[in-house]
Parts: sequence; C-alpha cells; structure tokens
Amino acid sequence: MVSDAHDFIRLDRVEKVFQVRRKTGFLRRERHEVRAVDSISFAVARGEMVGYIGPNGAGKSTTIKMLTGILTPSGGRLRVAGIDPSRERTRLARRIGVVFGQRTTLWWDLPLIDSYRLMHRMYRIPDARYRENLDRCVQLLDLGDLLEVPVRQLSLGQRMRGDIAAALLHDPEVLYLDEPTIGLDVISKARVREFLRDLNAERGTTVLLTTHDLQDIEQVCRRVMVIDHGRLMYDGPLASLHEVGESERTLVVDLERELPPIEAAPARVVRVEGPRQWLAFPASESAAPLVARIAAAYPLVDLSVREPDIEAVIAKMYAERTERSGQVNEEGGVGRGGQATEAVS
Ligand SMILES: Nc1ncnc2c1ncn2[C@@H]1O[C@H](COP(=O)(O)OP(=O)(O)OP(=O)(O)O)[C@@H](O)[C@H]1O
Repeated sequence: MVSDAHDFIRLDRVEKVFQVRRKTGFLRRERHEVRAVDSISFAVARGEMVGYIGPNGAGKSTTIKMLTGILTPSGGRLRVAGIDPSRERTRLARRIGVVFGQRTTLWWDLPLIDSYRLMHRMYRIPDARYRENLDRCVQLLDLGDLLEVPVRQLSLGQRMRGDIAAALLHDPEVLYLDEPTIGLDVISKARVREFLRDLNAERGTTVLLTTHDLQDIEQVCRRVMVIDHGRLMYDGPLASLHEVGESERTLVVDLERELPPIEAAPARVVRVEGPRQWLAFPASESAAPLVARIAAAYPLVDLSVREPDIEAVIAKMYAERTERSGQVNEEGGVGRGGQATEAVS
C-alpha cells in the first residue's frame, strides 16, 4: 500500500495495553493493566517536523516503539509510509532512522567509524551513497576528529552526534528522536537542533521528536502534540499551546543594586532577592522587546530567560480546562491548529 503524502505517518485509535503483575501481599501477585497509549489518532505529513511531548510515563516512548515496529499495538491501526510497522519491521527499517537519547546504537568498544562500517553492511547501503551520507554527517555534525575514537571515550554530546549520524547513513525518510538533547550542554543542543533543521530543509526528512525541553520544540518544530496518560491532549503550534496552557516564561534580571520592583507590563515581578528580580511574562510573547525595554530603563548587570517546563504547561492546561468546562466531558476529537483535543478524565 502506498501512503498519501499528507498522512505519511497515520495512527487511528491506536492503543497499547501492558499486562503487569503487582505484588499485593507476601506471596500474592495481582494482574492489572497499564493503558500506556489510549486511543490515539493523528497524521503526520511527509516532511513535517513534529514535537511529541508529555510528562514522564505519558506514553511517548511506547508510541515511538510502535512506530518502529518494536511493539505491536493492542488495538487500532497504524501505518508508516503505508507499512504496518509490527508486521513488516525489516522493510520499514530501511525507511526509518531512530535515535534514543538514553541509549546508543553504536558499538561501545569500537571506534565510531567501525560502527558506521558495520551499518553500511547491515543495511546494504550502496557504497557511493554511504560515502556521500557519511561525509555529509561528518562535516555537519563535526565528527572528523572523533571517527577513530572508541565510543565509550566520547562525551555525551559527541556520542549523541555520532548516534544521529548512524541513524542517517541509510537515508531514512523518517527520523524518530527520543530525547536527543537530554544531558547535553547549550552548545551541543544548539548544534543538534541546527542539524535537524538543515536535514529537513535539504532532504525533506520527516522528524518526530520527543523531548522534555520546550526549546527543542520551539527551535525545531512548528507543530507539537501533547500526550498525557496515554491520551492526546493537544495538537497544534507551540505558541498556541502556551496560550491554551497560559504558560509563562521567567526573566531573571540582575540589577546593579537593590531597586523597587521593575515595571514592565505585561511582565510582573514575582520574586525579589537583593538586586535580583524574577519577572513572569506570557510564554507566547517574544522576550526581545521586553528585554530591550528593561535594559533601556534599568541598570542591568545580567539577565536570562527560563522556559516553562512541560509539566507546568500541562498542569495549567488541566486546571484551565477543568475550570472552563466546569465538568469533565469524556468526548472530544483530535484538533489541529491549536486545539486542546480531549477532556480531562
Ligand atoms: N514494557 C512495559 N511493561 C509494562 N508497563 C510499561 C512498559 N513500557 C511502558 N510501560 C508503562 O507505560 C506507561 C507509558 O510509558 P512510556 O515509557 O511510554 O512513557 P514516556 O512518556 O516515554 O515516559 P518518559 O518520559 O519517562 O520516558 C508508563 O506507565 C510505563 O510504566
């Protein structure tokens, strides 16, 4: 079956239920079900870059594992490039690349280049294409000096770049990234994000990215989906998510001396400690004009912007929706364009 460009990845009411045994007494075990993914539907077009976010245990990794064919859905229908991943995992493997931030697909004791040579053979990548892709990744991910270094000696950021290159040697049409910037320093994060943007612009690679870092989404994806308790809560642009979640960023301002609270609406001072002040402002607004106004009116020494964390955005989304609806509504569909998608249960 050939997939439509508009639903290159398509999930229709996909579910994953795990049967687990829980210890309830000295010798007693009780079976119960964990509904890790609960009737999720969405489509991703070819060439889209989509963020897939949610708190710990929300069901993100389970979704990615079903999309790669590692796990079989308990219900619903799932297709990637027209392929049913769990039935045709090997055929799909040639068309997808996967990077798990917390695990490596590289051979720990071998120099980086040896892992790539093994993948060249495993995926039967034509020689010319392998060399072209390797050269490109080495250049863009700055791997030149690292190719002869055993993987266990690489820093986390270097290893992550090595893993991203490994996932791309066979020219996949889709790249799944599970927490690709976890534990990386600011410079390494920026490098990974820039590489993903370039990859998408040049090759049209479809990217599905799970992360706890909203800056990953802000800088890489136009669209974000929020999952919580296995259910799709939101599907739309990040800016609208901030509006739905009424989330706020924090500007931390160091002044030359102690001063009365800074006046810079719509930002408001939420904390003062000596010459340091914390100002909250809507996350959907740009920080630049606010910073310029404060810099012009106050004796600044330093400032930084703190992003809201995903848990806080989702908690606010819950609170706001429960308050607005007054009651819990079990129905609700998957909406694009900044829609909260279903009620809180
Ligand atoms: N193999 C498994 N057996 C039983 N339960 C599982 C299994 N894998 C995941 N779960 C459960 O399913 C739920 C979703 O887990 P999942 O790993 O998909 O979440 P996640 O959103 O990726 O979380 P995190 O951000 O912490 O990685 C959790 O309650 C988890 O404990």
